[in-house]
Amino acid sequence: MVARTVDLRSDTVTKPTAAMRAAMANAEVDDDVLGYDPSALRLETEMAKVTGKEAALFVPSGTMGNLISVLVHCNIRGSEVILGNNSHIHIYENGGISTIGGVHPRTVKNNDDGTMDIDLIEAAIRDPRGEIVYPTTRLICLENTQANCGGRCLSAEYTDKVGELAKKHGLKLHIDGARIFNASIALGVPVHRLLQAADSASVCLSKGLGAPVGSVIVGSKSFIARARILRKTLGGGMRQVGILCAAALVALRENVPKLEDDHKKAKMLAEGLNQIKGLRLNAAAVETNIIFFKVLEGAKLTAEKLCKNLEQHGILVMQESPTSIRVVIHHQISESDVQYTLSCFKQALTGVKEENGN
Ligand SMILES: Cc1ncc(COP(=O)(O)O)c(C=O)c1O
Ligand SMILES: C[C@@H](O)[C@H](N)C(=O)O
Repeated sequence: MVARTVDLRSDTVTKPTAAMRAAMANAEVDDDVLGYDPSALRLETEMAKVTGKEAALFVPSGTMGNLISVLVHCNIRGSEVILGNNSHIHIYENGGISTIGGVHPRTVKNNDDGTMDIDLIEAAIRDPRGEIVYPTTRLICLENTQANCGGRCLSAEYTDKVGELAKKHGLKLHIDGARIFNASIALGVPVHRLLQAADSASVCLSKGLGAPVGSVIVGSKSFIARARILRKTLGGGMRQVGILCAAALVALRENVPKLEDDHKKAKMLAEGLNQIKGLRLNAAAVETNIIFFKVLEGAKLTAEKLCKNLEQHGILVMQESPTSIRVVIHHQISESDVQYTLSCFKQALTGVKEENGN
């Protein structure tokens, strides 16, 4: 039995706070499928306001939020969506847009900073004159922050340029904004400005915001009306969902201000890891709460053995490849946890036990 656990697997691992549990216990609820749950309506109104969109819809997960959004925009089978080769929709959502929606993915390489080159996006747009052989491009998807590139932030200016390109070609723009609040805090730019060019966005409540469950999709009233129907089709219509929305309202109020500290702790951890022989990372590229690093050949332990060693000391991380590991900071990780984590890494890789690794 380990004396202490520091869970760095993801920002999806947070437990509801006492305030969230109290809000859940006292939530005003009604039937949300019938459109009457007051807590869901309150959350959706708040999220529409924060994101600068006409309407919002609570959904059970970010994966369902992205799936519904893509399928509303690409409501004709054989549509094509342009998205990053390292995007969550493309890698971690079971190919749902294809298997369920009949939508064809056309990937463009994600750069290290999370962007896709605008000229490569434009080159990926199908020429309508080739319709006898080509799928029809209907949507471009961005991800902000871009998780698999290390939680990198997309600027409003870049997003605007992609939005202009979409409009030029009669396409829609969806933003997977699972961590859009992290981008907003890191850039010092309001969420609504980062989403201004988007026709829709999916915003996770259950990541850095620390709510136990759920996401919200935002867009025009007509988009959300169609999304609501598709949510029901997919089995995502829930009844007294206000119990979950009440926790999310607490998360919005209490945890957005904590994101800046998450980023500072991530930077602190990254700079500490960068000093440890056998590890390599670009600490300067750590903009938010996600850190990827390499375990170098010749290190005392392989990535797999390092993860196992850390787990024996209560440090939980995510092995991303045979030679790389990801750690994610969230509001339930303290500075003391960061120092303890660094001491465990040092001991595992150098044999030196740090005294201050309390
Ligand atoms: C960038 C991104 N988008 C979407 C999702 C999907 O969210 P969920 O796990 O709630 O389905 C995740 C991870 O959870 C994510 O990291
Ligand atoms: C792995 C992925 O699905 C999840 N969104 C995470 O970042 O932990």
